Amino acid sequence: MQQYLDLLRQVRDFGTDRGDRTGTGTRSVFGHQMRFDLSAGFPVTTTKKLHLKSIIHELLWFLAGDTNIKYLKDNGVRIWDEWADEKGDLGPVYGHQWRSWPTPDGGTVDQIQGLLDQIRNSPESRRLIVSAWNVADVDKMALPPCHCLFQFYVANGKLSCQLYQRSADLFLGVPFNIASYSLLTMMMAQVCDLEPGDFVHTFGDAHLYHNHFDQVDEQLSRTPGDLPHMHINPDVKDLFAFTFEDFELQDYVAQPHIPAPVAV
Ligand SMILES: Nc1nc(=O)c2c([nH]1)NC[C@@H]1CN(c3ccc(C(=O)N[C@@H](CCC(=O)O)C(=O)O)cc3)CN21
Ligand SMILES: O=c1ccn([C@H]2C[C@H](O)[C@@H](COP(=O)(O)O)O2)c(=O)[nH]1
Repeated sequence: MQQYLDLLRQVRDFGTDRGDRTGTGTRSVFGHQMRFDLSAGFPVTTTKKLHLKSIIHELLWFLAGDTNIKYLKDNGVRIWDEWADEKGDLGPVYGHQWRSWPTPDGGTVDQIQGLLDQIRNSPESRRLIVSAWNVADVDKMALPPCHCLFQFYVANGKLSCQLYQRSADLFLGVPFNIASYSLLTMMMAQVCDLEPGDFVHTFGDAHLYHNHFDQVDEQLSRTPGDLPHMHINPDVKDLFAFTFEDFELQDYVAQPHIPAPVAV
């Protein structure tokens, strides 16, 4: 995770201060890329304990096409609470666009099923793309997608994934995003009989909120340890059949959690 720590340091030391929608204030850079070799261990921060349970449940919730926070709440995950309406709805966010992107004729497109079919039948395709950025729906969403487009690539029996993230809360959101897309790549690889390759993380506005600076200083003062290993139940061959119990993060030795306020 040295790439991640280097990015925190770079933005802290050389970023530009800007106002932002939430009124908190940020320091940012525009445009950056990181690459994680998924065979080198599972990319989670060892300099701050991550709540992997929230990350796994959120990913399963996206894949189920769900956009109401009830499932998350039932599983003790609170990360979307601030954005939901009184019924728990978030509007047509990630799950909706991934699994049932609306078409002009009243139908829907299941982009994830389409992606699985393409990876299996046409692995050299350069069109292995999922987009959550539905221009016609953006104004109906509680929050327009931050991780808005991703593409897969198959070579030498390995599956790689690149994400374009338009807006990135480096201290709170990004460790979640790295772990989530790394896990998605591993799950996709398993059900397509491929090995996991790289997760490439490309950023637009990569920012540190001004009220996260002390936490960043604390994290950067710590020495990183070895990456843990993600064990996935090898019997699952259907992407939509994974459950929380199918994942086990082994040998995760992390320094204590560092709490930080989320900008709403
Ligand atoms: N400002 C902001 N940052 C984000 O990262 C973010 C949003 N807004 N809005 C929508 C989603 C929700 N996501 C979130 C929201 C909160 C945490 C958070 O508070 N994380 C805590 C622990 C929370 C837990 O798992 O219980 C952390 O310390 O990582 C993380 C991601 C990512 N997104
Ligand atoms: O997965 C996510 C979701 C959200 N974020 C962050 C990035 C920004 O700090 C806010 C979104 O605010 P906008 O004004 O819509 O850009 O949420 C993230 O890092 N990762």
